Amino acid sequence: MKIGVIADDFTGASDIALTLSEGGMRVAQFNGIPSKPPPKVDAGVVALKSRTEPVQQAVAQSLEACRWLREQGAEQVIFKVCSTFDSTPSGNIGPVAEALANEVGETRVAICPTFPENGRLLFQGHLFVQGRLLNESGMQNHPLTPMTDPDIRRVLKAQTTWDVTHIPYATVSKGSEEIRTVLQGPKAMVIIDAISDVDLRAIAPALKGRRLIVGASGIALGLPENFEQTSTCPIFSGQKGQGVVLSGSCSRATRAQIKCYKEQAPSLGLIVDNLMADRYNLDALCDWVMAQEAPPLIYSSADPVDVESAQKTFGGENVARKIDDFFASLAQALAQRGIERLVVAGGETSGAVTRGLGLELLEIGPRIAAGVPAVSVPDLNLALALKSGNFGAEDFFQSALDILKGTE
Ligand SMILES: Nc1ncnc2c1ncn2[C@@H]1O[C@H](COP(=O)(O)OP(=O)(O)O)[C@@H](O)[C@H]1O
Ligand SMILES: O=C(O)[C@@H](O)C(=O)COP(=O)(O)O
Repeated sequence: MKIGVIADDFTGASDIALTLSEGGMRVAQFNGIPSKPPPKVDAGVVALKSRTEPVQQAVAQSLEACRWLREQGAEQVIFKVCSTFDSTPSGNIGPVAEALANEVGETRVAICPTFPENGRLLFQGHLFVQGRLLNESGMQNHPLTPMTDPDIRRVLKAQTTWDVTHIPYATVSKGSEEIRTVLQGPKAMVIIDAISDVDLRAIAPALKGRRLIVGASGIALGLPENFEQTSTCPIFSGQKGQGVVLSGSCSRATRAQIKCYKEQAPSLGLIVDNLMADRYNLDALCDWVMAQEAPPLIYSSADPVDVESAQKTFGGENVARKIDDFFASLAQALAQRGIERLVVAGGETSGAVTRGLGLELLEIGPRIAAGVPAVSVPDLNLALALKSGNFGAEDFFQSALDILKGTE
């Protein structure tokens, strides 16, 4: 293993796994540290659910993952964070980055939370999402990690005891050598502007030999070229059986995808009051899913006003935990009934679902949309799409279900 990635959520893990795989690396995604010896890969991505966990837990899990990846031979560690820098003022990005830097002996940590193909750009230290500042992009309403400040230098400074410095676009545009020189300074977290894939490809050679990098999947774009690669052969087996879409994401893009998919397939919107009171019967829901011809959609996704009202009534963490646990149990029950194609919208939701299914290893398949690969599970008739809330076009659910069928 050459590159070891610690991803702070599950959709983020498959996002960067796709980038590395498309860069020519053989990649495996692990849900936590696997109990069995890993396959031989160029890059291993450990998916955690550490974005929203208490800081100490996030740090401990990330360190454990880092040690395991280095034991597998990883020469470079990437801490994969969200391209919208999802975090709370107390962390977890700053504290985890510090702990990982101390672990691997890195004193100047390059940080680049961008993904230009999905419209996430960093300019003058400010994060833009699809042409809007981060705090006007919808992310200010996120149920767990509302992002209300677009200045990533300020956001990070609130989370770390280290100095935070910045490599502006004016330097990045001078190319790799200039970036490499600036990266040679004193101990600091160094936020790097990037507004296009060209910038990311210029940054990548300057990161050669660095032990720790923090970034969204864009940062991985040019990294495979810093290493010799052994294989370009993707490992994915499609499935043609019954499909279902589960969505706990309340993001703008997901809500548009739900609206679109509801016009063509059966759907069931879960009511939070009923969820909180355990009024749904899993067996009955599974019967309903398995009886549908077109893969049905089950969602808790709601708009910001309804999310706020549910959080006020039940408490934000309680409601999220209840919904995540519900999707985990539902996915488990559906897998027992033989579901073969599973599309999940939302990072936390995907984490809960893969945990519920007890999946340790995912094989990375073809791209469904920017940042979302099809994934399969060795020895199981199950193909999945784990979609970040904000990714994908309006017809994403149907495209995903089609691509999960595989090619033959
Ligand atoms: N109706 C709802 N009210 C409040 N919270 C919700 C509702 N539906 C889902 N959630 C919670 O919102 C969070 C959405 O996060 P996530 O799944 O990561 O989506 P995204 O990828 O869009 O951020 C989950 O923890 C989920 O349990
Ligand atoms: O970098 C990204 O935007 C994604 O890879 C990611 O981490 C998304 O997180 P969710 O929106 O919570 O799925």
